[in-house]
Amino acid sequence: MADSVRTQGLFKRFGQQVAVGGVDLVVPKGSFAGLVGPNGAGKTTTLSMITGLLRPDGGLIEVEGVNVWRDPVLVKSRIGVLPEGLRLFERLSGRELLAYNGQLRGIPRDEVARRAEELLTVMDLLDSADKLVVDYSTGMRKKIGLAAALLHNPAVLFLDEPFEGVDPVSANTLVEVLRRYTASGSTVIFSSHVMDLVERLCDWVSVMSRGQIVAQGPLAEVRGERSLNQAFLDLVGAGRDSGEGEGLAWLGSTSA
Ligand SMILES: Nc1ncnc2c1ncn2[C@@H]1O[C@H](COP(=O)(O)OP(=O)(O)OP(=O)(O)O)[C@@H](O)[C@H]1O
Repeated sequence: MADSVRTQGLFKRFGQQVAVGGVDLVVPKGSFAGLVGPNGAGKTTTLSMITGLLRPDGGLIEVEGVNVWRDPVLVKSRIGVLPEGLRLFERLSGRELLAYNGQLRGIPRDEVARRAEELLTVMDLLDSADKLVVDYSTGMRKKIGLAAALLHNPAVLFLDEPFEGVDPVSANTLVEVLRRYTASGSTVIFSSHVMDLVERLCDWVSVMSRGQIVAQGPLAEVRGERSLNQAFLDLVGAGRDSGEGEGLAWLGSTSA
């Protein structure tokens, strides 16, 4: 199977802090891939570099066989991104936001209107389509952000914490849309802290810790006989304070 995303020796530092220290990330085409790791592991930094938002200090990135930093415009035409801390044009309605995105992508107006209507329906946003995005709830924002990222039918979709703050019903809708999308051969890569969700959805997992990939492959291989949560703890838990050791003796005490 060809790779949809491949990085080699990807490197980024912020001052003295090495955020991504030589990452070889591989995601085969058609995967529903999860990028997991503890806070500060380097997931967002990695995704930002792969999607052309942050210039790497070193290393190679290929998306669908195209070098991201040599041909960023071509790559951006083939990818969809739902970034962390999603910033949207707040003073547009959901429908206007999709129309605007469609025009930016050079899709004919009629086609944009048709796709927007279908996406709004599937995302259960039709009733709120003419409401300003500023008045959307967190879950609605994620859904309209995902609709905007899907509008141009990208080959690869990158999602940074897509389920954070999303209620179970909306999460289910997102999952159904993403499942349909990967079933047609497109690739999804998403970062998450929710191991159950990654275990349920993903067929491929990359585990990051301290700026490195510490495990990567088909879900069944990375997990082995354990739950993904246990595998995660085994892989990244070493050397971390479990919270059961020294310190915090005062916490919960009623005597002081
Ligand atoms: N703009 C920045 N300036 C300075 N340091 C940064 C910057 N962005 C990230 N870092 C540092 O790089 C490291 C990796 O951060 P990153 O946001 O990529 O981690 P993450 O795995 O996405 O974490 P989380 O799960 O908490 O979102 C952290 O130590 C962070 O403090």
